[in-house]
Amino acid sequence: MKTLFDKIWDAHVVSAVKDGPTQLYIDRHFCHEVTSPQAFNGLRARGLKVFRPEKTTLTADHNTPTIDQDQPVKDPISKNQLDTFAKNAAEFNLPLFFPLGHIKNGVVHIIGPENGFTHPGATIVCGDSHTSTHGAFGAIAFGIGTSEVEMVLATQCILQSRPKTMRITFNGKLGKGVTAKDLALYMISKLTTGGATGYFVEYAGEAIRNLSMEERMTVCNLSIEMGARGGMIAPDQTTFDYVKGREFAPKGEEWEKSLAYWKTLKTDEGAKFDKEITFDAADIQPMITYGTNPGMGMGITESIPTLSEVDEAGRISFQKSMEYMGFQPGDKLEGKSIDYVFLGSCTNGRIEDFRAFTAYVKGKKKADNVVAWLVPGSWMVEKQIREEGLLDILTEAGFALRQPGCSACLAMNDDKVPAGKYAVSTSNRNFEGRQGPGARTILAGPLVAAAAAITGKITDPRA
Ligand SMILES: CC(C)[C@H](C(=O)O)[C@@H](O)C(=O)O
Ligand code: SF4
Repeated sequence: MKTLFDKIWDAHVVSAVKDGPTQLYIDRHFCHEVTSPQAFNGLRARGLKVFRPEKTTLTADHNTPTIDQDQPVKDPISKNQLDTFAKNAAEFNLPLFFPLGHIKNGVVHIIGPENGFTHPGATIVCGDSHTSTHGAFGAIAFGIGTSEVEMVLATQCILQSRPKTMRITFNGKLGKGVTAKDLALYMISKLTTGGATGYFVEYAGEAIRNLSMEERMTVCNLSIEMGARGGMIAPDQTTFDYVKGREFAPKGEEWEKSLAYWKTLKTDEGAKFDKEITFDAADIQPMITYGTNPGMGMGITESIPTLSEVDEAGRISFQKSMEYMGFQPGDKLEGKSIDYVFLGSCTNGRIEDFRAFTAYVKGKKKADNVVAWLVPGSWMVEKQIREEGLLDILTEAGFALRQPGCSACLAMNDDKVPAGKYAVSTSNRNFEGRQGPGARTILAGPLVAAAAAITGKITDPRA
């Protein structure tokens, strides 16, 4: 009896040392401009080639501007980063390179699945913590460091020690107006940011099975924010329907063979996990964060904990985060004015997020006091937004669309929230300074973001 994780892991072991790390074969390697330069330098220094060039997909996303992408990049650091990336892709003959402006360009964890690079049963790595996103397809997907990027480029393998396994089951159904992001923020608020450290998580249960692929990606994306090595969901018809026909998905006979194998990828009845946790989906309401880590979340109608409700050991950092956010313990945040709204990132920058946001703002008007950055996760998402007529509805409601990239998720470009300003953000991290020095981030799902953009305040989208 094996778990889903065990089945995929065991199928990729090249060699194993007793009590040591395992040499694991990697099916797909994703690469972006921030964590790859030193890896390529390492290869150059040792005179090594890339072992399997067609197994690495490269896209520029972190340092990219979200306006005027057809113009030369103005910021010299970003320009250097992007030029180096292009030089490396050319020098090492990497055919799957999607630079700025390319139709396949976008945030790495968005372009992978939408182009069919991400498959069930695969091992997937990238020098990026949110690689966990790809686990939504029933893959073992995790972030790696730059020296490991070099290892994968040179050998298509990686040395890894086997993580412990955890299953998190969500019974029942999500309420109306409650999104996958709310489910994930709820889970992290219960488990805390360290609650899954050392584990690889499988998500299960009725509420998970009912999620679309985009929603499953949102949940797996956030696994890392509770410390997990990765998160995964067993593939099913929803998964197969999503993958089928995508450009880099298996085709013809290869598809039939893959499908037959993918259908075996589920945890066997009675297989043991190192830890099991169960939640009831009906307990979840739209979520917001109030502090400076993703675990500091609460239902939108709830109040920030009072000092006495916080563990003594955590009080100093709790107070520090209250000062940074400009909140008081015990505050209710519903109705509080905000300044910025960011819809985007590898957490919520997919087409369904834009559909949800647009459906909410349709026929309404953006609040005058809000600056709204709507940043599609990729050019394919951007194209779809236009084709489906969403852009017309957004424009009518007073919104504009920017060009794809990580953008204000980590503000490595010009999309920085000014110090002291409040941003309701669909991204994944609310750390101090994450969206710009002094910026105050309130994490939420696309519906809460839409409601805030319309009222200029923290607003329950169900109201
Ligand atoms: C730049 C990169 C290393 C980083 C990560 O690994 O997560 C970034 O994507 C982030 O979200 O903070
Ligand atoms: S969108 Fe944000 S979380 Fe995702 S890869 Fe880019 S910076 Fe990291």
